[in-house]
Amino acid sequence: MTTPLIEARDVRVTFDIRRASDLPWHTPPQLRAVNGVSFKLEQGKTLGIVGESGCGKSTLARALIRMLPAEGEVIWEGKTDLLKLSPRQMLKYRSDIQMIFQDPLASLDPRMTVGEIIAEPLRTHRPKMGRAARKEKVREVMEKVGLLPNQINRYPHEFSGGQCQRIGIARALVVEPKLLICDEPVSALDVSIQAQVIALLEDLRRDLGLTIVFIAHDLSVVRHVCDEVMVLYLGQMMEAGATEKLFTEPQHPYTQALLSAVPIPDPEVERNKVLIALEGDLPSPLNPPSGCPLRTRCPRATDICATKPPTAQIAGRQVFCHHPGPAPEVQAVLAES
Ligand SMILES: Nc1ncnc2c1ncn2[C@@H]1O[C@H](COP(=O)(O)OP(=O)(O)OP(=O)(O)O)[C@@H](O)[C@H]1O
Repeated sequence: MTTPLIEARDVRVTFDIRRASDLPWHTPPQLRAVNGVSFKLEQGKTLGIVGESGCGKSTLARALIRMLPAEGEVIWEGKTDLLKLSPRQMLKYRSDIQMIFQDPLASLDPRMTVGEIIAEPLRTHRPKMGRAARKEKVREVMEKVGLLPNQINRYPHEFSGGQCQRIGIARALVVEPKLLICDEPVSALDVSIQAQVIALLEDLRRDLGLTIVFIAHDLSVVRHVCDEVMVLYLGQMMEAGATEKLFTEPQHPYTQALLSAVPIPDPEVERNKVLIALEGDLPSPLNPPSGCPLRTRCPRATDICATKPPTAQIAGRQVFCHHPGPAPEVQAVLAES
């Protein structure tokens, strides 16, 4: 088996929730935003991370690149645990892992020109690179992402949302990373522009052999783009596996509920589809349910779900459920879509 480019082992991120009214000696309540997530990702593959808002997708992504303190292990190229490195040692790996964000305009410094923005990572990670070489590299990467070289001296506000995301992608690619983490890269864009940016990411993956972690709300985009998918709920993994298998034969009730809510382009199929509804609201992550986090909303919950965290595995798939199994009504619809 090939060594994964990145492997997360039991990654946990906890936030102390301090209120202004708390006295200094009070222990603040803790919010477990990511609670024991593990995965392996091979070079050249794309992993999708999906789940409702607040399930910990962005926090997990930020933990992988040490933008947030985390526990557990993040093993890079089978050798180095990124979570154990000092900030100085981590600098060496920073250019290997780059990130692009949801709101392209907000993530670009409005006072800098496009050329300066894209060149900035080179100043940090390739300090010995000369001015001319830097400019050449910036032009090259602009061309790769579909920006015109004569736009190099313009400012972010002069660009559309889609073009700003291209600038963000160029800034990430200029240091030739091995892993690109895309945090909802197209959610803020118009649908027609979304397709262009997705197509660009796919071209780049193919041409540059990039490995991608792709965080998204939109399950149709994930199905289209990702080789593997991981479904999170309240900071925990519910189900993970190869995309097509997971989409057509979901085994976890939470995955089935998420997939049953995806609109289907064929109006006839959409009208007749069965929606699997989860009961009640999302519990507070400050006080998650015991045992399985889904059990308060799950149609299959039994006594064991309240006492024991599920660890079940089904051939080739991770399904964290005490009662995994197909939902024929969802599968029938997915097979038709
Ligand atoms: N800096 C922080 N301090 C305290 N709590 C935080 C912080 N950042 C995130 N959280 C909490 O951690 C949990 C996970 O948040 P996160 O942003 O990772 O979710 P998400 O799945 O990416 O959501 P979205 O899809 O809305 O971006 C949420 O309950 C959120 O309120």
